[in-house]
Amino acid sequence: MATPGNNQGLSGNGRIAILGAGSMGQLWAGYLPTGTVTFIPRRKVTPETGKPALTYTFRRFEGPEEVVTVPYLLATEAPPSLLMVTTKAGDTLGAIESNLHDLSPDTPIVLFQNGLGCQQAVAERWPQRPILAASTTEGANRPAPGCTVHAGKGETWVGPLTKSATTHLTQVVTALGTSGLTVHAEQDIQRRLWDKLIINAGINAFTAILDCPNGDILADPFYREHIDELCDEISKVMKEDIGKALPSITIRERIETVARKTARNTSSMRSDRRRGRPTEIDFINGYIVGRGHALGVDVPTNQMLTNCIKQLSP
Ligand SMILES: NC(=O)C1=CN([C@@H]2O[C@H](COP(=O)(O)OP(=O)(O)OC[C@H]3O[C@@H](n4cnc5c(N)ncnc54)[C@H](OP(=O)(O)O)[C@@H]3O)[C@@H](O)[C@H]2O)C=CC1
Ligand SMILES: CC(C)(CO)C(=O)C(=O)O
Repeated sequence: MATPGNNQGLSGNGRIAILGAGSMGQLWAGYLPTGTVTFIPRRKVTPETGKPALTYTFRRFEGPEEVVTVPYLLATEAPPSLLMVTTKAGDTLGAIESNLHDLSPDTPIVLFQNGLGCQQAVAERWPQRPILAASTTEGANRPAPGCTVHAGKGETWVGPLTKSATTHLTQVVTALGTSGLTVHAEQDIQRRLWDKLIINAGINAFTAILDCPNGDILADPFYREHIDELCDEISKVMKEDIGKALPSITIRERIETVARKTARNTSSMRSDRRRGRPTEIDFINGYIVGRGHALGVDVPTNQMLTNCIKQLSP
């Protein structure tokens, strides 16, 4: 059971607001100390209108299942000291835009999206604000309405995207660490996001196209036909994009290690496709296509996977 407390490291009231009350948002809210966290609802909530809190059953990675109640941030309340953004990549810019007027200009904003592209868009849109990105290997899902499961134990790295974010890094890591989850400061967050992008670029689209769990792609002829070219494209774009590259053989090894470790998992893209929800393809293989075109690298395999997913999903 989370203990009541305050995030002393943060300025102001020490409260953390989470924008995006989905799997990731509910995972963090379930672990952060009671009384320090609120959800930002899609529509404004006042004491007179709307539901004051979100209640769900939370299954921790270890330990008992518990019922968690997280209040919504009321329109009448003081703004939070830290904003965690756990929307899908495609919703992120719009979601922040709608909520920024209430936020002090020096409140740190931490982006939790997979893939790349949306983090840069947010940092470019608000370059003066302290914007940070998180790359996490924690896994959460919602197998039934009102039930959130911490399905995979991982680690989280947080690093600055804008100049002013640098001075907030330690306090943000400390505040997120009050959850009991493992959180590290990462100066080179771009590289860390690329490392995760590689995994998602090599697994997600294949699982969504083949409609199979992660491990099943490895023996599939479609995967085996395209994986080497895909890794070669990723290696070249990575080199041009951040000046550091992994050999394509290492990229393939990393992809296959994660596919084996998460063999029975349904990837987020397969899950989005099955539920008829927009996928994050534009921020995964689609991001590599965009950077490839901008940097003069041929990316036909990433383009083919992106096109396939766009044909299959809305
Ligand atoms: N789940 C996981 O294990 C992991 C997720 N991630 C990344 O984290 C991000 C979130 O993933 P996940 O939690 O699974 O996704 P979910 O779809 O479960 O959650 C996203 C939430 O954001 C809400 N939302 C969207 N737009 C707004 C808005 N304008 N205002 C308020 N809320 C809004 C959605 O509401 P509604 O449902 O009403 O649309 C939904 O509750 C993704 O980028 C994902 O790649 C990274 C690592 C692991
Ligand atoms: C690592 C992987 C592929 C695990 O399922 C993932 O991050 C996702 O599904 O988006």
